[in-house]
Amino acid sequence: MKIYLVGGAVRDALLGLPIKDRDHLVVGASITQMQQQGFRQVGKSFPVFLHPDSGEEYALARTERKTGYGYGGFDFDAAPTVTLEQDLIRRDLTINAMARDSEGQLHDPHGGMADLNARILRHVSPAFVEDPLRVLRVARFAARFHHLGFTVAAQTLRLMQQLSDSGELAHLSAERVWQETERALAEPNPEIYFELLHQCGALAVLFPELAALQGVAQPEAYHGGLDALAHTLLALQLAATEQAPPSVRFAVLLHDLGKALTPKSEWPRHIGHESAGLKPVKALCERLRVPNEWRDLALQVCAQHLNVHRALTLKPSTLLKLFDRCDVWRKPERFSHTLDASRLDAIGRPDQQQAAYPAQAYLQGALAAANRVCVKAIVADGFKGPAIREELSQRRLLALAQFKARESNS
Ligand SMILES: Nc1ccn([C@@H]2O[C@H](COP(=O)(O)OP(=O)(O)OP(=O)(O)O)[C@@H](O)[C@H]2O)c(=O)n1
Repeated sequence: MKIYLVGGAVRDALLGLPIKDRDHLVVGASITQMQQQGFRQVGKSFPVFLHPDSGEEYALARTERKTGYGYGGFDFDAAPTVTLEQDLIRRDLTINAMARDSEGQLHDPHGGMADLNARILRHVSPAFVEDPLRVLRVARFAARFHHLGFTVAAQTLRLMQQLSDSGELAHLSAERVWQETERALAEPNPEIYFELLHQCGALAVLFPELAALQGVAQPEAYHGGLDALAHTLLALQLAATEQAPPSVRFAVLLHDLGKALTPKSEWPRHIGHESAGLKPVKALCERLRVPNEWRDLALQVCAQHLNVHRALTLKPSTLLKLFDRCDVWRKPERFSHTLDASRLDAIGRPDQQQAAYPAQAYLQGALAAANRVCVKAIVADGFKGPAIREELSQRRLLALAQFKARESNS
């Protein structure tokens, strides 16, 4: 038996990047031989083992044949006669289809090194189209490696288009789509993931709510001529540049979905798009089984981003209403994320990227003032039962009025 290091570990080492997982390929061994050597089998659909000491993954070399729809519809042959070349040719991208043997020799039958040097994401073979998940994987790798200069080969993009047109994407499970999307959101250029999905037609299939933002006009004065999709993706890019948490990036991505529902006759204005957006945000999150915490932040940003923008003009009672609706008392971190996402919306336009956003500090100050109201003091003053809550609101309101007066005088 011969063992090779394969996939991401080989690619990342060649790119000078830190290595996360080390995947190994075993050629010329049977399942029984692996078990006899103490490897523990974990793969359900094909033979993958864990090393008894290191816990690293060892997969038997295999060929694949498509037998049905989607990601799972495959037949595998993992016989000891399957060669290294046969295994590498079934892989997605040439830069992922290199192997290194135990003597340190690189095995690169598909030009992975040349593509790595030329910064090209290229499919290995026409069998690329047998796995629709690869549309998302390529877009995710493009989002990860964009800053290193990588682009997708024209022919690979055509295969991604072909897969999107074929209807195969509909067979991907929600978990798979979300898993790739969540990872893409954490990459340095998540906007590239969505741009590529849009270019190949996958956005309209998997994220129709987002694709519908394309061509939706917005007021020139606020958005510098960008349509709603371009504005959203610019704001997403800025979110990644300032290393906002992925949940904030996701909320930024969905904040304007309501704009796709404005009747064209009202363009470029989008009155009420915050409340109109709640339905598509919910639909998208439900369909992809987005974690509740992420969904709730996205809903809050969608509903409140305009209120946050105009914070300085809000009456103390409206400020209190905003805080109550956002449940800032119990969820301060979520509100702080809502402020970040709203600021990213405000600066996500060509000429505003360095602009100040006073609403954020103002709302943080207002919240700190309201938070100084102490429940213990209310109880000590003799309030009981529901009267405590009532008095709490009154005192918070007073604190906000005083805060607002101080701010207008300064
Ligand atoms: N749909 C897929 C999934 C995986 N692979 C192959 O399996 C390897 C390991 O997959 P995975 O661990 O998902 O990706 P990595 O390349 O290791 O990248 P990451 O850093 O994202 O883990 C990939 O390099 C690729 O050769 C593939 O061809 N097609």
